[in-house]
Amino acid sequence: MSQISRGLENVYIKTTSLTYIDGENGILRYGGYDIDDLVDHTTFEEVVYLMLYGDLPNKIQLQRIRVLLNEGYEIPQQVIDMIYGLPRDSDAVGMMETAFSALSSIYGSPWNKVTNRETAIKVIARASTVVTNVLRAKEGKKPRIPEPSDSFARSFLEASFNRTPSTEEVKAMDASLILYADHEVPASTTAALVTSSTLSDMYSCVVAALAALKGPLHGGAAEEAFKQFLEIGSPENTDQWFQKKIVEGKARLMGFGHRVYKTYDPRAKLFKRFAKQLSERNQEAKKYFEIAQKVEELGIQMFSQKHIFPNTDFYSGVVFYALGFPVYMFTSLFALSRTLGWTAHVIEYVEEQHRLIRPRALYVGPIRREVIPIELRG
Ligand SMILES: CC(=O)SCCNC(=O)CCNC(=O)[C@H](O)C(C)(C)COP(=O)(O)OP(=O)(O)OC[C@H]1O[C@@H](n2cnc3c(N)ncnc32)[C@H](O)[C@@H]1OP(=O)(O)O
Ligand SMILES: O=C([O-])CC(=O)C(=O)O
Repeated sequence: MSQISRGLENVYIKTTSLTYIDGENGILRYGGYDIDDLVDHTTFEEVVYLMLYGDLPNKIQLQRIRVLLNEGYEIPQQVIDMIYGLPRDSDAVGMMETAFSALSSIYGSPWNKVTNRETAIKVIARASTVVTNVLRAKEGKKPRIPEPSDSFARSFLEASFNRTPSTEEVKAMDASLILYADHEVPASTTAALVTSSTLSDMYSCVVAALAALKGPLHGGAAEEAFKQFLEIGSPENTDQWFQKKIVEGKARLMGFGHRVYKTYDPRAKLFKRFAKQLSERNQEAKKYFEIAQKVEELGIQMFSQKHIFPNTDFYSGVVFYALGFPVYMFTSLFALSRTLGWTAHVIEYVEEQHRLIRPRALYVGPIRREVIPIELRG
């Protein structure tokens, strides 16, 4: 009898030099570098280089990445028109899917070892323009293309909000871009890999990944986690909410639990640090940070014996909210950063390990039946 692994748990689909996770000890490394070290001492652009070229860049290599990102922000007017042509209350990730499908029609090209990495950098730059304009379209603002600067995070914030962000805001945005950049082969990256295995183009891989990311069990959880804090409304309501909703109602605590981490997600600690810092200057964010801390405490009391702890989506929403993003944008912000991981993994797969991904399903239906003419069926 063939073995089935429900949810493909513990099935290895590829080897990787990109990301290492130790789920028992809560360790995450990109290319051997601890996530804390990268957040404290590098920028997103350096991590782009690390993931695509295998090590941190020197100054000249970093400058080249900046130039490529800065040159990549332009997207065709037809794609901008498509984003702004959708109803304003459309789902933000759905709008991204539409834009990336259009980009795949325009730019989708065959894989090529010489150009794959530069294509990935363009995909990342274009993702910034797409996400900025999804936000702006939904907010009823005019289109805007991120402007070249020495920081991808700053260009993105400036274009999104039409204002100069503070150094602290740029640092928090940059950190969140690094924290969400990759996580080995979660559902979205697996969807991208399946797509790449047919030798479909890189933009189509992003469309597949976006479709898988937006569900509430994966990238959609940051929005769902924050909606819990909104529903609680005030720190003193937390105990009652938790008792009614989670203990008695047996609802899943969103932003808790993980297929691989059986301890505290290392990214959640870092997001918590930025959430605390940013919320010190923002009363509303401070309220939600306090609520989140209380929910975390109760969640750990209730679930830690089952090895269920806060995941990366638990505090990221407080950071995004404090930066000024509406809740409906949280998954798109995750997607912006994860475009790096998706493209890096599909390149690794297509260049080094390519084979069509085609699993089997074990048939358990009736063995063989004769077709009865319709007039004789009961
Ligand atoms: C960026 C990311 O994608 S991180 C994940 C974001 N998702 C969320 O935060 C949504 C909430 N979390 C979850 O639903 C889960 O923890 C998942 C889907 C992320 C991973 O879970 P899986 O490995 O598939 O575990 P599974 O869903 O089989 O649950 C195992 C047990 O833990 C329980 N459990 C898992 N997560 C939670 C949770 N957040 N709240 C309450 N119970 C939970 C399940 O009810 C189940 O209990 P049982 O054995 O008594 O039936
Ligand atoms: O690894 C996973 O299954 C989900 C996750 O944390 C991520 O994609 O960042």
